[in-house]
Amino acid sequence: MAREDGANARSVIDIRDLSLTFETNDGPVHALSNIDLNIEEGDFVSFIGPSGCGKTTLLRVIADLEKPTGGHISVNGVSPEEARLARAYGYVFQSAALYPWRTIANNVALPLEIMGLSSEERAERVKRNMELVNLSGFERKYPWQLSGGMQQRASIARALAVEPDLLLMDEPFGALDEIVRDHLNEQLLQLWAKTNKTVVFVTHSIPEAVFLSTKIVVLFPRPGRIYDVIESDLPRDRTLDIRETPEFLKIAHRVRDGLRAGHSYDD
Ligand SMILES: Nc1ncnc2c1ncn2[C@@H]1O[C@H](COP(=O)(O)OP(=O)(O)OP(=O)(O)O)[C@@H](O)[C@H]1O
Repeated sequence: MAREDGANARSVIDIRDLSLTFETNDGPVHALSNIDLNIEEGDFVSFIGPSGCGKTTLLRVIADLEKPTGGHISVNGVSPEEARLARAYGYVFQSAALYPWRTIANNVALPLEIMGLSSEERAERVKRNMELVNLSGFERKYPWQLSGGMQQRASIARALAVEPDLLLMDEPFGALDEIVRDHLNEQLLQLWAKTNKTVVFVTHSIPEAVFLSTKIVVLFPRPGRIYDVIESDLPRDRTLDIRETPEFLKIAHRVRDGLRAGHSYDD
């Protein structure tokens, strides 16, 4: 696809007719069916949809944490397994999952130790990525000494420390209160603008999806499939005020319509 600057964006994730069926004791669960999706370099893509529509499963397929049972997927032009082995992505979970006996700096450094980087390089990357998430000065604290929002920023720094071009985030702010979430959303957008990463983000929140994304993928359950893909025409450079504009509300309305269509009130 052509970009505003005339350059051709590189496809980072290419998914065609992908399906995934879990075999369970109660019979097959069709978690994903007929998924077609292209994510380009620098995109910020959100997956939104009712519980059980396959958002997490799709993210886990991209990360090679689940294998599809049909169709095709490539990440950076190679299989998800090759991309994982090349450390192509950082993964952020809903809970910060920091080790309580390690300081924040040592939590951020953990993947770098596993990669076998020298202590100088580890220290340099920890410093740089803690700065990026505005946590400088908290290097020697332990996770329990930080607020939930700060812990989540530390887990983002840990994901960024391996220097991936792709960030996969599974409801990273879902457990936080709304004011903290708003603040982290703004910080995440600034970080995205600064680093030009490609981000794939799972959320249940319509305002969060619309505020953050260049592309919003609305999913439907049973079987999990794509109902709508919304290309956002909001400017990339946004502040929270944009949520009051008619353009924002129009996109939010379209997302809500999609969610209503896929919702079962028996759940
Ligand atoms: N390992 C598994 N074995 C069997 N079924 C699974 C497994 N993982 C997920 N599922 C099922 O696949 C479907 C999609 O699950 P998934 O967690 O991807 O949905 P989701 O949209 O992320 O839901 P939520 O918003 O509640 O996190 C659900 O029906 C779920 O029960």
